[in-house]
Amino acid sequence: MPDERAPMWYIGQHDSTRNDADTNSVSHQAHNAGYDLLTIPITTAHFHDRIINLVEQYENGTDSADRQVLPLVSPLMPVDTTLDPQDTSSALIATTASWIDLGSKDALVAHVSRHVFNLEVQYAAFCGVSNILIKGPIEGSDIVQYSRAILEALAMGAYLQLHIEVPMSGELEDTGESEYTHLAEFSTTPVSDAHVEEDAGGDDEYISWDKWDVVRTLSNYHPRLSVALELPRQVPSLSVQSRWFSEPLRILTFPRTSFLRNAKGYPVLSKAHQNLLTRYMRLRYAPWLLLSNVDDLSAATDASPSPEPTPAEAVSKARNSQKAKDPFPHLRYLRHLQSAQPSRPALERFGQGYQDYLQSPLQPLTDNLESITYEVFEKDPIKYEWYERAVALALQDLKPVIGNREAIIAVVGSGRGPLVARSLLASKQAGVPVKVWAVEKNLNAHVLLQRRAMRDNLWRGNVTVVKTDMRAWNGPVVEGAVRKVDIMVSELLGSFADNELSPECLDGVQHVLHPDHGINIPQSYTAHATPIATPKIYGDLFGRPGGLAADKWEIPYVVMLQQLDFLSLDSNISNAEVQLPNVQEAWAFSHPIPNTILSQAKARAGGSLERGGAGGAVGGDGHNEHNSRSCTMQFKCTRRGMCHGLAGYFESILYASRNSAKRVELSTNPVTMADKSKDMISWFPIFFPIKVPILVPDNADIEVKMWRQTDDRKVWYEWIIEASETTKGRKRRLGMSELHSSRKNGCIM
Ligand SMILES: C[S@@+](CC[C@H](N)C(=O)[O-])C[C@H]1O[C@@H](n2cnc3c(N)ncnc32)[C@H](O)[C@@H]1O
Repeated sequence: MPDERAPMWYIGQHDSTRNDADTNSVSHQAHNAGYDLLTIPITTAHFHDRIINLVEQYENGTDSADRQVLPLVSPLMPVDTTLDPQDTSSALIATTASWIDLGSKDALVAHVSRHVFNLEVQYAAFCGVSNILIKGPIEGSDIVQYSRAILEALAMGAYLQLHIEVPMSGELEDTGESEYTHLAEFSTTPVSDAHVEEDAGGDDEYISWDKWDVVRTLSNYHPRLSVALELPRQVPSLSVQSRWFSEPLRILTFPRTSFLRNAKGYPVLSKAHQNLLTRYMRLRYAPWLLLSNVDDLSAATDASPSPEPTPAEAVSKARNSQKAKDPFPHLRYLRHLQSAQPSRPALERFGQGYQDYLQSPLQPLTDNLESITYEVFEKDPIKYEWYERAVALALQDLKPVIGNREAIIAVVGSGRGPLVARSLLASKQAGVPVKVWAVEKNLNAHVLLQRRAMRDNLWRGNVTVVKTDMRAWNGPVVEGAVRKVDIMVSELLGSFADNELSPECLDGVQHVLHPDHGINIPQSYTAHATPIATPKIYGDLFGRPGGLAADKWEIPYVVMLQQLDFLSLDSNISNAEVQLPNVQEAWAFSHPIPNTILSQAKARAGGSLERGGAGGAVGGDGHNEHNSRSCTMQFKCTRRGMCHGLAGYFESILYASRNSAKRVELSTNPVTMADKSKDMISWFPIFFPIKVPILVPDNADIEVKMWRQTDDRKVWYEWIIEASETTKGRKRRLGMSELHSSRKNGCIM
């Protein structure tokens, strides 16, 4: 398990009155104060005044007949900007004018705003600035017009990263416009008409997200577009926090109002703010923190104090001594929180760097895994421990059945042997002697198994290594006779339970299991799914070659899901502090399977007329058709959101005792994992994407249909998602994905 490194927090300073400051000297002050980042306006107050004059003159001096010709905004002059290519560094975030309205429904305001904005973005790009902070759409603005302007700005520089500043809910606290006349004041389009549509939800906490959703969707989930989220004084509900967590957060801004005062008068954040910060700062790319309009930077100037203060200066100094001790209490407080962060959960530490990174699922049946891959599995602090417990429990249950003889255990698919070792330890724990057969088809792992059987004291004389595909194994030979296995241990599970073909492999080796009392560990496993919003992963897939026509949409990916929002929540948990998703079971497998099923499968193999000759439903002779599955799952979504696909998990009963209530289980399902196998790290979830996201409104239903298909040569999945709403008993379909299929990328049997 990698050691946890101290979290890196980049903290910046934003001052909306910093109009004409010299970039070099404020950068110096910010650095001295201990900030990592600093905002700088692209244009000056002079530029603002020039534009306002232009609009005023146009308004006053233009007849309505001449209004077809809009005023021209002339290029920037040296007095219009303090930005210089020589002063730009990666620590600078340039801010665009806060007094424009890119989505104004008034032709004049929209025209001038767009010109101002374009001049600013182009000049910043020219200077080599890479981060630009842009105020989100103001109240009453046309979001589509606004989004168009953003889309165009993204094309103005190949390295520009645009951060749209939006409130978590409600309106922005720091509009930054108090110093300036806002262009919206010149609008002749009544705001009441203009904003009916966007504000229809009243105090709906999702209105701000709705606007961002349009901006992000119209810019095609652009990788250089992200959110600068302003934290409010009152942290909104957990659902809203989760929604923003799933979006491309790059900056968190803290206006003065987001802080409280503690008993000593120092600024602090509420517990809810602190929890939110801890959660957000664990993102793979932790957002930058921007302290907005707090703590005056000028206090950081290293001006030497006058040698002998006048009496007045001395009084004033004493009064300010508290403040003088710490001119940057907000910054210090955030640094304190940084150093006091709790350590991350085991899975997060283990998966550090892999969050939301799409991987193709392993195919251990067709491919031979490398030693390093086994080594990674073997780091799991829970899985092997649980297997040992399960084997010990099964041995205890078998004691009365097998009497004094040694129990026969087969570890099928034994890899480098960790489950062999755990079976031997379980034997000691249960006080039941065992002989173990280690069956492995990977010729390279076989070398290590043999070596260990010779050298390891625990193994020597107790373990027989067999190199074969388990489906071709005749069973253990003891004193020249083939015997049946009492306990068959395997770990052939994938992120979606059966996706590494455990059912097919275990069917193929069931003939060696004792027909009366033989135990499989695991005894059963189930696949689970839930619909999710994951703009980050969707954007990643969208940006890959092939557009919407490519096979990339037809693959279930193994991924350590992090930046997601569950669209359907478990309604049984009504705790404002905890939210669990509504994860449903898709299907189940259990072992051993009834012999009648195996006999019929055997009879169908070959497809002769007398053996059921019509073949399988989707190809082949149908001998694996008993391992097909299908399901329909219903999900209630109280809060609207964009569905990008399904998150998949698994649960497994390794062993449930016949003689007691004891059972040993594994789970990656977020609802049950903490109870069943907390801190297990071997499996990341699986993600089933959909090509075109579906907007799911409030109180809508999502129906998911899934299939596990097989043509006897391979196994693949199909999935379809449909959103609907029911009013007055009538169901109305709102959107449906394509039928997605991984047939081309199926798992070879
Ligand atoms: C997920 S790994 C588990 C390895 C080991 N038991 C552990 O828990 O670390 C699955 C192992 O099963 C082996 N395997 C998969 N299908 C097999 C088959 N049909 N016959 C024999 N071995 C198989 C793979 O080569 C691989 O070593």
